[in-house]
Order: sequence, then C-alpha cells, then structure tokens
Amino acid sequence: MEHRFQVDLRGIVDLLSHHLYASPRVYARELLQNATDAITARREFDAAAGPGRIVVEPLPDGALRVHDNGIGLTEPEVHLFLASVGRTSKRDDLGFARQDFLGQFGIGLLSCFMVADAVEVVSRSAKGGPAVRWTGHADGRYTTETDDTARAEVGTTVTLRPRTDTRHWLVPDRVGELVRFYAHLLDVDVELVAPDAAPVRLTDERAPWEIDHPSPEERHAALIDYGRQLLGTRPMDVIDLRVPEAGLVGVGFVLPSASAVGQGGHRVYLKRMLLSEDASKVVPEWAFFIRCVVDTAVLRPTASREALYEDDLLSSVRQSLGEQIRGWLLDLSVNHPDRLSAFLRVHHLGVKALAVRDDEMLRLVDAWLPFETSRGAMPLRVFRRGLSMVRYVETVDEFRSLAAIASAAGTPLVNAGYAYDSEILQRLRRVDPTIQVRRLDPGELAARLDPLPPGQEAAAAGFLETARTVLADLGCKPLLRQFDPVTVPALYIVGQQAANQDSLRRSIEASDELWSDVLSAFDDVEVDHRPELVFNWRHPLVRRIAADPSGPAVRHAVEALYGQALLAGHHPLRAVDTAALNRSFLALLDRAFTGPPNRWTGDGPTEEKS
Ligand SMILES: Nc1ncnc2c1ncn2[C@@H]1O[C@H](COP(=O)(O)OP(=O)(O)OP(=O)(O)O)[C@@H](O)[C@H]1O
Repeated sequence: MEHRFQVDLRGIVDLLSHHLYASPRVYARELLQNATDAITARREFDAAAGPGRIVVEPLPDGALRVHDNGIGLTEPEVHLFLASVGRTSKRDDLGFARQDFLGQFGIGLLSCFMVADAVEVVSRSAKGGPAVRWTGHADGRYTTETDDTARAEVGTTVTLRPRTDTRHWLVPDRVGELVRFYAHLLDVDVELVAPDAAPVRLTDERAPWEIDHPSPEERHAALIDYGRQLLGTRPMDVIDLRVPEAGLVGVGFVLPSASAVGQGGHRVYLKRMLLSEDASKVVPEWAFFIRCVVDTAVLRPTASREALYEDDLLSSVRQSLGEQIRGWLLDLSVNHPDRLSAFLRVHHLGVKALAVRDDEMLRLVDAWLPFETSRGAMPLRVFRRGLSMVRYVETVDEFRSLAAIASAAGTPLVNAGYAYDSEILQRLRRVDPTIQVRRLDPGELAARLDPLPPGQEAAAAGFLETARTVLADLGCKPLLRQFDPVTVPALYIVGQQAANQDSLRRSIEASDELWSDVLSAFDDVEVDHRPELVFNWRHPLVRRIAADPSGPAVRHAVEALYGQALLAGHHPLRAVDTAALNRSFLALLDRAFTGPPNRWTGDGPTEEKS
C-alpha cells in the first residue's frame, strides 16, 4: 500500500527559519529580494509599468512594513506560493531557476519568523482581482481573506510584528543599516521612511567599479579609496575583474600586508544583492593575496544564500579570475618590476608556501623571488644560468660558514635555510627539467678543495701528525688543504656520513641493551667517517704553526683553531669541545704574557709548559 510522508509543519518552519540561516538579520535580505523580484516580474508583465520602488517603513509601535509596487499576488497565487513551503513562482515550466529573479527555493519568507511570530502580506495583483490579505504564523497556521479596501494600488506590503526578544532587529537604525548592507547596489530605489525623520534613499546609483571618472588615474584612485574603506587599510593595488559567461564584474584588491594563506574574505553580490562578505573559493588558492568584490548574475547560491554553490561554473569562474590575476602579476613582472618586488617583499612567505604545491607560483618564485646565494641575492633563474647543478645547504649557519669557501672552490651555493626553501629547490625541475638540484654534502666540499702545492706536503707532515693526536681525543681528524678565502684558518666539516654515524652513535648510547645491539649492527665501524678539521695552508698563521711542529704551543694552537672553527660554523659545542677551547685559550694567553707574576698577588698560577 502506498502512503505519503507526513510533514510536521511547525518542525519544518522551525528548521528552516532558525537553523538554515546564520543570523536573523537575513530577514531584511529576503524581504528586499521578494520585493525586487516582484518589480522585475511586473516589468515583464507590463512593459509600460513605471519605475520600481520599495519603501521600508519601521512603525512607531515596533512593527516593520515593506511596500513594493511589484506584480502583486492574486488570491489563488497566495494559496499556491505563500502557503506552500518550497513552492516558488520563480522557476520556469521545467523547474529551472529563472535568471532574472533573485529567489528560487520558495523558503525565503520563512526567515521572517526568526524576528516575528506573525507575517502579514497584503497584495493586489497586476493581473486583476481583489486585494488579498494573508497572515502566516510560526506554528504553520495561516489565514487568507480578500479585502478590496486593504490596498488600492498594485503591489505588496509585508508587515512583521516582532516578539519582545526580537524588537531590536526592527528599529529604524538597524533596519536602515541592514538594507544598506544587503541592498545598496540594487538598481531599484529603496527608501527608508522612519517616524519623525525625512525619507532616506538607501541604494547607490552605481557600483564603485561602474562609476565613470575623468581619467584612468582618477578611477584607480577612487577604487583604491573604496578598497581602503572595505579593508580598513590602503590596498597595494586594484585589478579589474570580469567573467562575461558568469555575468561577473568587480574588482580585486591586492592586500598590503602578509596574510595567512586562506580562501575566504571575498565580498560577493548576486544580482546586486549581497550574498556574503566572506565568500570563499572565488579565486584559486594561490591568489591568497587578493580580496575580491564582485557582482555575478549567474553563479548559484546555496539555499541559505550565504555562500556560492560549488559547481562547474564556479570552478570555471575561479579559473578565469586566476588568469586575470596571473595577467596582473605578469604585467608587473614585465612593466613594473619594482612593484613586483614590493609585492614579493610583502607576500613572499605565502607565495613560497604555494610554490611548494603550485607550479605557477613556483615559476614566479623561480623568476622573481631573490634567494640568498654565494653569488649574492638573486632569483634562482638568474643563479642557475650556466650551471647544470644547483647545490644548496639547509641551514643558515651552514651557508654562512661554507658559502665563501664553496664559491671559491667553484661550487656556488644557495642558502635554503628559510621556510619552504629546500622544498622549492627540490621542485625546481618542474620548471626546468634540465637542471640537477642537490643538497651540498660538506664532506664532498672537502674533496673539492685544492691539495697542498707539490713538495710542501713533507714540510707539513710533522704538524699533521701532532694535529692527528690532538684531534683524535676530540673525535675529529685533520686535513691540510689550500682554499679561499685566506682569512679562514680552519674549517670544521661534518660530512653527511659523519653526521649519520654521529646520530647513530648517539642513539646507541641512549638506547637500552637490546636496541643498542640492533643499532650497532648498522654502525660501519670499519670506515672512518669522523668530522674533519681542514687547515687552510694559505693562511699565514697555519704555515707558521706548521713550521715548528714540535714546538710547545702547537697542541694549544690546534685546539684553539678547532674551537674557533666550531664557533665560526655555529656547530654545537660538547663539554670536551668547551674544555679544549678554554684550555687552549688560557694557555696561549699565558704564553703571550710571559713576564714575572705581579708582586702584590703572590706567585700566581704556575705556568704549564708542555
Ligand atoms: N513582495 C512579493 N510580491 C509578490 N510575490 C511575493 C512577494 N513575496 C513573496 N512572494 C511570493 O511568494 C513566493 C515565496 O517566497 P519566498 O521568499 O518564500 O521564496 P522565493 O523568493 O520564491 O525563493 P527563495 O527561497 O530563494 O527566496 C515567491 O515565489 C513569490 O511568488
């Protein structure tokens, strides 16, 4: 047997009026929308009808009336459309939403029950018949009566009587504010007629982007000013936006300060009625630095009318707006590189965050964003000219200690020590498949430094031997090379394998017996991966020390150079390192001041001469 669903009307009214919309304020939007649609319908029905007009009239007793001179409703239409939830006069015969109307779902009027227990509609139809009065209640009851004296002219008046807890929504100031908020762009006259106050027109003549100005410069200045009012701060630039297939026009403001990468914050009007001040997904994710203000005739609203419905059309609009914003960036890069630099200075972090995922942003970063390199600050595209391999280091400290040396050794370096840098470098092949990108292994750098000039190795052998003994206690081994800059006497290098071995050994020390046995199996004890202290033969001090390898101060000199190299490379100091540094520092000072002890302080410390 077939049955029909039973609908609890009170439940449905409650659900739609209290849970669909984010705030009771939308009642104003729904009333204005209905009045505007009625005016559109009247123009279609009777081309000779005069201009449309809506009057919003807060009454002294706290009620609110909204009058329009639209098409009105006949008595049968009142039953059909006002009394059936979900029934609308704004769809075509096939049930599709009609382009020329704002409404489409047949539920908007229910929003009035958020601020009123009863809604009264008095209407006279342009199609003829007597005036009719309909009164609906929040519990789902309604009454209808014809009353030809209720209204003389064609059109409709809706009256809301507030509950005690909702009176504040209907006071004149609030009403004026809400009407302007939602409807200031409507191309119908909307007037506020409040008790004891002169009527006020609430709609603007034109949208800011539609206003004619004597020159493009003045238009630009006016739009920037509009952006300042909206954003509360002066936008960096303004871009005209237009997508004819979606009947979309408007502007995009370039934010003047860095913002979190996000997709919201756009102001969207739908057929000139504000849909949302915080619409999302209007532009592609990478265009996070843009805030749009657009009016569209074709995009679909969700039923709450507070967001855009995600469909193919929205996605093609997004793409098209993305093209226009990209065009703006491209124009900056070609014609105004200084403005592009200013833009990147502000938004570099967000641009970099997206370059990790978006090839377009990656291209922009590659071409324009300056990176710190051993050749100076420059975009990667410039840096890699003539190189087949881009080498980078992953920390700022590593860059500071290695850049000059690597560069002198013919290995230019990029500092990828800041947020997103190494990810960007690893993705670089997406924009240039011919390039190799590799993280510099400092161990590999040591291999690229020049050996000593022929014949000098023997002269340095004694020194190397002493250094080997001293450094063995510190878990390090010496190497003698000649490299630039000559001002660096020694370089402490932890190769990738040394770093791996070091962290493995630390884990073994920290783990329990079972694990330490398992981990030990990985420890390649046979191969000596210890960090290296590379002495620079070009440095005069190194050569002077090496000239007398058996001299008493050589051990201290080696420890001191070791400590200095650790400090210069910002390497962490272990307790043994600090001890070596202190020991050598004091011993060398002691040697420098060789006079007799001060007679007032006794004998002083005994000089240790080793
Ligand atoms: N001021 C008015 N003048 C003439 N008809 C009206 C007026 N207000 C409402 N109506 C009629 O009542 C119907 C229902 O209105 P309601 O606001 O609930 O839904 P809608 O406007 O059709 O769609 P939506 O839910 O998208 O707003 C409308 O389709 C229209 O036929």
